[in-house]
Amino acid sequence: MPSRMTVDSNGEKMNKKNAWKLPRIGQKVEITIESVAFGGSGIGRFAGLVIFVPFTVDGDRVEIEITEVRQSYAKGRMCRILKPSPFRTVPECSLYERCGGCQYQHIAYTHQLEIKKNQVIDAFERIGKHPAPPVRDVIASPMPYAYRGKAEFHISFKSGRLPVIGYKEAADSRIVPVSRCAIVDESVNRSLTALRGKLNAISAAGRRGGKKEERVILWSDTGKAAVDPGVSGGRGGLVMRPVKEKMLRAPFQGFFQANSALVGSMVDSVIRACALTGKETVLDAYCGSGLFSLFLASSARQLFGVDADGEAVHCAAENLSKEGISNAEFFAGDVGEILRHTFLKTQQSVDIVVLDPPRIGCSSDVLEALKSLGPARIIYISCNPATQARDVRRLRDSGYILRDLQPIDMFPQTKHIEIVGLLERENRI
Ligand SMILES: C[S@@+](CC[C@H](N)C(=O)[O-])C[C@H]1O[C@@H](n2cnc3c(N)ncnc32)[C@H](O)[C@@H]1O
Repeated sequence: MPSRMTVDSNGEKMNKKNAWKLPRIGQKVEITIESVAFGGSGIGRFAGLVIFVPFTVDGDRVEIEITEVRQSYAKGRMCRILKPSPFRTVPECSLYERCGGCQYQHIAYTHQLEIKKNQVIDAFERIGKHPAPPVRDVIASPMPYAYRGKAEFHISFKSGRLPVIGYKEAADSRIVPVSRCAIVDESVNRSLTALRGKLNAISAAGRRGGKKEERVILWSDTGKAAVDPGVSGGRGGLVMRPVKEKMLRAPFQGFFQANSALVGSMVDSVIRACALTGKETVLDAYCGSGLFSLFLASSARQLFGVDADGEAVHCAAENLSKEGISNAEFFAGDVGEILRHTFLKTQQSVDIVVLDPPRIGCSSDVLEALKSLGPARIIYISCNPATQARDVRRLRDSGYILRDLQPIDMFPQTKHIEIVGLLERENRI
């Protein structure tokens, strides 16, 4: 008796008996993209298996080649678009799909925002186990291109050749030569041209010794670099960054929020979530150069800041004292250790914690210490919804309610998304 034929969600004809059969590497198949996963790849299905395909978007009908097969999913490379999604647009950059910097230039900007909102909802439902998480619409970047105030380029030196300056390729770790980047401020592109000229001149004169590969940070000149440490950006240099009519100093090699056009809105979201009345003690954990501290301290009774980067902490203290703020104290060190050895040991009470950890999120000891500290509110800022959802789940288990998630599109054209989350301690309600 012939086995029954069936049709999968994409209209693929498949033999029920063989439906479990995994596709082969190198096999070409046609699929329809249903959504875009966090990380940037489009998701389609073939024979019931989820397939991730970079540089596609929901609504695309594409021919793909299978590049990797696992038990529960496969990966593919797009060969051709059979029917384009209505959400497709023309990328601005000629290096798009080759350069590893951007993943969404082929997607209309308003749809990028919808995709990112859905990714935050998905992360909090799946990883955070939060039914119907309170996710707001994404705050758009006023500039979908030319928004980055800082970029890090790679330089490779090979004897007898001109140096190559660019970003890493999407597919491997080779450097794609970049002459102009569409997402950085134009002044960064001008600095890139100047840097290339400088390096070519050094190379023509016969560069001796030195590393084969280097990284260089270029900042936009909106804030005018106070000290330019030169091509390699030696430690000790400072950069000045304007935010909401104030000027902050930050270490040249250190962290500063990348989207110059949106950083003010991000600070406003944090101010709103803190809702300070002037009576609170605030802890700005992972404070960097004191961006949030600067705008919160004057509305708080007292503010403490903690960061592992000693140079950033030094900048934070200077940024606040320059504004005449005297109710702030900063600590250089690991957040978990300082919470345990300084705050919990001395029974220093804290009403509000602003938590802005790196992409990996908070360690268990930080979450444990927060449970003991018991602030009434935690404002958790993150550029990674997966680790944020994981940590928020633990905070909810410790008695916090997730009140609000405000995504902010600090990184248009890329897979990244920033989120300001607000949690309140349950017994306050
Ligand atoms: C995402 S940045 C946030 C900086 C700051 N809130 C801002 O908006 O400019 C994360 C910061 O965490 C700091 N950091 C990373 N790991 C740390 C740790 N274990 N303890 C303290 N600070 C840490 C980094 O130095 C960096 O300044």
